[in-house]
Amino acid sequence: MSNNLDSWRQLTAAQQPEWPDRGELDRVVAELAGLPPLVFAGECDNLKAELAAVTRGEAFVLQGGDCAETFSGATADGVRNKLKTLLQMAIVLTYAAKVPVVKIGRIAGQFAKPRSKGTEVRDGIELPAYRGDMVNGFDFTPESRIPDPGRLLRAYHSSAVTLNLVRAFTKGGYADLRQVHAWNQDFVSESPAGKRYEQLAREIDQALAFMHACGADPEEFHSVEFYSSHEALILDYDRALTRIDSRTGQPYDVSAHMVWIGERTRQLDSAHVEFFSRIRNPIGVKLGPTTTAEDALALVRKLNPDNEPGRLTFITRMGASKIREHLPSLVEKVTADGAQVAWICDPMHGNTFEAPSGHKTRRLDDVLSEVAGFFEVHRALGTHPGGVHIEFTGDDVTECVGGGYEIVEDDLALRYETACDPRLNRSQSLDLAFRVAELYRSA
Ligand SMILES: O=C[C@H](O)[C@H](O)COP(=O)(O)O
Ligand SMILES: C=C(OP(=O)(O)O)C(=O)O
Repeated sequence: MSNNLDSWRQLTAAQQPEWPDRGELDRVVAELAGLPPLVFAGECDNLKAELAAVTRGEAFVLQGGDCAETFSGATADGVRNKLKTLLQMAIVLTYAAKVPVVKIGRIAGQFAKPRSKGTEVRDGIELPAYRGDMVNGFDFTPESRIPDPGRLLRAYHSSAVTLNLVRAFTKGGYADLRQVHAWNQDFVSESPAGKRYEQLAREIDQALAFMHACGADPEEFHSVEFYSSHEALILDYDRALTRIDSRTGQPYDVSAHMVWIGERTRQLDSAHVEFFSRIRNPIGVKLGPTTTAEDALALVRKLNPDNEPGRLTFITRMGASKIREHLPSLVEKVTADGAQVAWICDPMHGNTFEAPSGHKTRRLDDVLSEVAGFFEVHRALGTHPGGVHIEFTGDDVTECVGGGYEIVEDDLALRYETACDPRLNRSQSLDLAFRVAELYRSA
């Protein structure tokens, strides 16, 4: 395949900022192109191999993090809390699924957001929509909402800081299995939802005690592989961070291990699909409820012509009320075609609604119902429910309703901190992990 990494420039790229100063953008892009990679191509290949195991039904993906990372959120506490929650979820899922859990953060690069409207109106004042810290500011002022190419550089540096913390936390003892399990025991004993999971937590405890007694103490108990991912929305940024791998001569987007194409930019003839067809990272595509099997198969042919397992993951986000109706024919036809793809479920983006207070929110029950539907559909077809993709934070925010502490719509204003869509808080995320574990065990 020819590696014209700029072929996308001839095509329509939706959701791109209207940069006021093209010259400044060109200067920033040139600077980005000279900066070191954030990840190595070999690490991307390792993730691809792990995702190939997911495709074969031998592993499960846990992908999650902020809807929109912010520059101010790149702190040691913020990153640690997110990692802690994700590791807690992973241990429960590993025990229940009896397969390795591939851990991927929506982290260290998730700074750009596609929006359904170009502008936002507040009290009769209309301003350009916030498009993520990589593009413009969240403050509702005309100055802040002007796209600023300098933000692409800040996104790069913020990603580097975050990745540095991620690597230190995951390799430096913080991910110790017994420690992570002890945090889960705290959740089970202290949270209102926890009671239900006592039995599962006890079993994990016994399994760990047994392995300890046997003297098993492998390196995997003390550190974990953790990968970064984001929606590669702003093509100038991801193109500037694409490098030719010296081992293979192939291009990799070294801004993250995995990148995905969003539901709003996945058209077959789009600039995004063209750009993704040229890079060699493992990639994802979000598929909403209007996706036809023909759309999915055309994407397979364009994005994974060699049918390489691990290269392509479909992240379905149908909505709780639609998944049981729409997902079966998609999975059935893609599978019948012999396409090697991993299927994972994003139970967030099809379940957003606006509360009377004006806050965007999601019901934990809808999220759980979509995940349950995902398992039901795959079980009925004999295919592998390969993972979940969620928006969450390790903090006790009040952005989604429901859960053990029963957040109701009137509570949303108490701690609503997301810069874009509502995230599950720590307790709701753990609740979800234990529920997915129950789904596995009920198989
Ligand atoms: O995270 C996803 C999208 O960016 C988000 O759902 C768009 O939200 P909007 O409809 O408020 O623009
Ligand atoms: C925008 C997102 O999702 P989708 O493309 O599925 O709407 C997202 O995951 O941030």
